[in-house]
Amino acid sequence: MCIASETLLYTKGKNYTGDGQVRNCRDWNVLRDWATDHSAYMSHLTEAFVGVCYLIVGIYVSRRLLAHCAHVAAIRNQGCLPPRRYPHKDRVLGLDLLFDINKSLRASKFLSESQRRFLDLGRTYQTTSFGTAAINTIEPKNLQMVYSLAFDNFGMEPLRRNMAKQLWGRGILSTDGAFWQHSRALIRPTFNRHQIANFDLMRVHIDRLLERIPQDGSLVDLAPLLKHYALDTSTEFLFGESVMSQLDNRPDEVEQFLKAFEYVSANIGRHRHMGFFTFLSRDKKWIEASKTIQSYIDRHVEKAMGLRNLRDEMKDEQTQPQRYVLLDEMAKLTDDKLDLRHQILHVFLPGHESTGVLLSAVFFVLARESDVWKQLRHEVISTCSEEPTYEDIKSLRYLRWVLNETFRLYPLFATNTRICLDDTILPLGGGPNGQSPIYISKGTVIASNLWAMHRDRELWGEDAENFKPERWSDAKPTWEYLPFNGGPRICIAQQLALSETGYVITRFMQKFSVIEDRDGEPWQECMSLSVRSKNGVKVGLIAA
Ligand code: HEM
Repeated sequence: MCIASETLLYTKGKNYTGDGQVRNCRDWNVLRDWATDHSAYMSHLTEAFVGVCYLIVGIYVSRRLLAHCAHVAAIRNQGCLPPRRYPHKDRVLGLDLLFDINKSLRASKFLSESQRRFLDLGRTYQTTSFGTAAINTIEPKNLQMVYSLAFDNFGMEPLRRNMAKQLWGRGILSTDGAFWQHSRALIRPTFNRHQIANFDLMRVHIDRLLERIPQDGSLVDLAPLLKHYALDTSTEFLFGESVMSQLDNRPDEVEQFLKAFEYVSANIGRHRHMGFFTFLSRDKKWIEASKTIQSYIDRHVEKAMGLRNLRDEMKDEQTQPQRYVLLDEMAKLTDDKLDLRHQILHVFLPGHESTGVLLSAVFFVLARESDVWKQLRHEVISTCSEEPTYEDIKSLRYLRWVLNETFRLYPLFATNTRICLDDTILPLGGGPNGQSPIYISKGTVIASNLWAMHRDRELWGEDAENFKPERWSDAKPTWEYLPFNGGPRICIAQQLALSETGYVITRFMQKFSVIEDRDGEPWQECMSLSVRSKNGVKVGLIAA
């Protein structure tokens, strides 16, 4: 029996406990005093606890009320109207759409299905994803608001935190605010004019790539070759040591690293679509692959630290200018090895293959558009010196149009997400015609879709689905064209990527006079780290 019920029996005048045992009177007095004090103390404590609970509930309710009033006032003052809603069967969690998305991903129809939803529901519509509201929008003015005008109100850290934990920690791609600024400042010097204009580093790798391509028109899949070329150049630039993936005999450590990266790249799309719920995915292979990648990077971090210390010691004796290596430059700015590992991974992830994927898309199209190939080749041959320079590449107007048009139809990062960090208004998407502003409350996910926006007929004309470089002679798009995104988080390597791809295409044009399609199939999507052709790039090339 508990003390409280004993006390109750005693105070009722019964000098025995509930189980019938008589107690010593002195003990009872002590017990009574203690119980009286204790119950008073307990009742104060309970009152305080209840008070705190009321306070918390009060704060919560008044905050909700204030938010609601702000919402109502915004709706009244700014004319906000709700956006169209996706007709969910599961209106609470939205699992029906998530299942459909998963199915379309497996059938390589994710992009066309997502485009169809915009055609059916308009440029902005609301869905539910695991119970969270999501605004899907391809409205240029909305994207300008999210990525630029109201930049601080939209972040990505809460969405990417879980996914990042296992593999890449904190860095430029997974953080917001001060940490993101620190990360961007750390790598910005890499992408200065001098680095962008320097093709020396790529030359040996592009020579090797060109040697691997048959010159007699026999079938070759360019996709894996371009991927390995990009990997070789990016590792040289980032770590100061190329993985030499274009060579047949690679060391075991490199082989394992490449396999691990292959797995992570192939599965990152799935992890990304799970958003907050990535922790539900117990993918042991992913965890193993992450460890392999980390230990490979750590070896380079150690090397960069050692080199930095050595250079510090030999400061006065050093006369030779050093080759620029991103990791070495970063090691000058921090002593934190884990920070270095994370920061370099955050550049490696978007940088290791994107130029290869972009080049694959360009050659996929050129093999099917013989007139474009001829015109481009004419421009290259008549403009460029034998060893093309940065200035040569910059002057190629038609090349720029071809690249722009490839980015428009085959954006590498076709979808993007942000989460609303503070209640905001987006200018368009509300009401039956989608022309009213919409109120976005904190926690809402904003999902943009470049595939659908870059093919929107109202924005790009009736021939929006056709590959037509000439449209760039007078097109000056702003927020309806975002292959590198826009605003403060625009791709930091945009100019580097453009000059590198320009250089590789120019070298191809100089070496080969004809390209022929050896596939015959239309483009099919493969959603990996970036969007690419599922069937590769099967072509035949004939030497000039
Ligand atoms: C052909 C090429 C490329 C395309 C189309 C591209 C596109 C993009 C896009 C759309 C973003 C914004 C991502 C977001 O908002 O979540 C981005 C960010 C970024 N890209 Fe690129 N990229 C390319 C090449 C590269 C290369 C070669 C590197 C590195 C060597 C690189 C490094 C980065 C980094 C570090 C960011 C994060 C910027 C930030 O959040 O402040 N990219 N890129």
